[in-house]
Amino acid sequence: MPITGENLIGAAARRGEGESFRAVEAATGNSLEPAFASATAADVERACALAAEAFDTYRETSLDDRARFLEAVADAIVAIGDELIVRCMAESGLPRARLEGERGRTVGQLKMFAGVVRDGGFLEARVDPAQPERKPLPRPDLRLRQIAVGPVAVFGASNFPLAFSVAGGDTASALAAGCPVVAKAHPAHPGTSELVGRAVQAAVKQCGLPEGVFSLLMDSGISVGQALVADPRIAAVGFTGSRRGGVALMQAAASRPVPIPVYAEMSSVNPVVLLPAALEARGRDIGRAFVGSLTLGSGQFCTNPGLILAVEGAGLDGFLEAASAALTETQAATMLTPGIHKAYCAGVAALESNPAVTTLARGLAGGTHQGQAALFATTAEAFLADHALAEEVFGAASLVVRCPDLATIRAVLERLEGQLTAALHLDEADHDAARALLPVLERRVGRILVNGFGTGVEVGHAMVHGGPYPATSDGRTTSVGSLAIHRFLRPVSYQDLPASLLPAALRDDNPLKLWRRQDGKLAAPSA
Ligand SMILES: NC(=O)C1=CN([C@@H]2O[C@H](COP(=O)(O)OP(=O)(O)OC[C@H]3O[C@@H](n4cnc5c(N)ncnc54)[C@H](OP(=O)(O)O)[C@@H]3O)[C@@H](O)[C@H]2O)C=CC1
Ligand SMILES: O=C(O)CCC(=O)C(=O)O
Repeated sequence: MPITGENLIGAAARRGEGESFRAVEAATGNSLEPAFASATAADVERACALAAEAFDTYRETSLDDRARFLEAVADAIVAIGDELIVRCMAESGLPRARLEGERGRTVGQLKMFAGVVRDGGFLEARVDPAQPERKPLPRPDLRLRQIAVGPVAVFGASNFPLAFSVAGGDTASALAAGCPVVAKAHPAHPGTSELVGRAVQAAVKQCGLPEGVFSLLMDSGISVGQALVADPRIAAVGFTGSRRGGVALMQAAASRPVPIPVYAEMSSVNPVVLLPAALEARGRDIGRAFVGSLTLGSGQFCTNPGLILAVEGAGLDGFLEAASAALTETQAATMLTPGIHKAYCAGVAALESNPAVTTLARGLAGGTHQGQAALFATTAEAFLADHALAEEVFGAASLVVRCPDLATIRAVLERLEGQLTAALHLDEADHDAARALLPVLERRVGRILVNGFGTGVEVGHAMVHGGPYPATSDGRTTSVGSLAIHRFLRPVSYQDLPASLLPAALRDDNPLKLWRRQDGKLAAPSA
């Protein structure tokens, strides 16, 4: 499939008339063919108009048709073949095995949402039948279902060019909910974005859906994204990226005449707590495993373990020795963009020059665009006194905070901002200490895990990839897993509607065979 550099607006492919830009080969910094042209205000207008036009038809597609569409998107992505992987490797600098795995995750995610749609449980159908004889007042007939919120703007993330990008989790969950999507390609991987966008476009056509169900807009700057969020037809936003970008979009969305929700997944340092018995028993093993997680994907995961908390002692010394030894042998790895590499180097330099911070180890030095891993240590006292030490350094850098006792670990956790994940390393003898920390962790994070690290998010029904601000803009949701669909739904009640006007999900004969809450009790569909 040739990459043309065009915007995909409904069924059309149109060359933008905005600023021209090229993808950059991550490993070399060289420009790649072809030239892309940024979308104009008229392109944004057209994509949003088509999305609004498609909305009422698309949101009422049968559950089976919508599920088949999601499966068709998945199949079309697979059908691109190796060209997708090769282009994505060049643009992102990520290795083949990682991207093949990520493609599998993207396709699996679309298929999971197809299953969620077929199941129909997300409609949360409720029926409170009328009670005309009720005293002192009769009860009306009340029925409730969830409907799609409207067209959704999706911002592809730089660090997961497939699973969190054009047809990633935000797009899959929005389409599953019944929302058309207008995606803004990340300029770090425009070619990958176009290939995936064309696959989605082809699936829309193959399934006979209105063309406005999906559009993809290119831009090397922020004007297209700003215009999208401001467009009155856009009803919600999905974003993964920097805190600065996410907060800017939250502000843009809040200052509209009609404000809309922004579901932004932003920064997180993902504290890892090493409890004493576990450290003593296997501190060295944990140290080696930690370096594996820290340096995965050159550390460019929002779930990267950026902060280690432990009580000082022989166990922590063993952990640090093993971690430092492993880190020293770690190859530098290409980072996603020159900008991300520069930000990483600046973050590492700030830690190196902080008098309260010790550099424990550096990985092997690499080329111009490669990130060199780094491990630092500080004291709890210094950490608590300097807010900057709690900030994310995006890349393979982590800070160990030496604590005098468990109470100090708890105090440090209390001071942290909202996080995506927290990990506890524990043995049986640590259970009381862990129990004491759980209430703090529940308040601070979206996912608590034991004897592991947060990198590698499972796409499932019980996953929360979210957390209190600033990990995300709205800690009540998740951007991974089937619960993500709820970001793009809202409840509607139908009071005393004649049977012939009721949506199928709420009719007495329950033609969709849904589990429904009937007068407050969950009821199975009759056979
Ligand atoms: N926590 C996480 O998961 C991640 C964090 N990051 C952090 O983000 C930094 C930069 O990486 P990057 O991926 O470029 O993330 P950004 O947040 O800068 O960009 C993400 C997307 O949002 C757009 N955008 C950014 N700011 C605005 C704005 N004010 N208005 C409208 N659109 C906007 C960008 O457009 P454009 O690029 O065209 O300007 C891009 O499409 C990294 O160094 C890292 O610190 C990055 C990836 C994931
Ligand atoms: O760890 C993962 O699998 C996903 C991480 C993530 O969401 C991100 O880095 O943006």
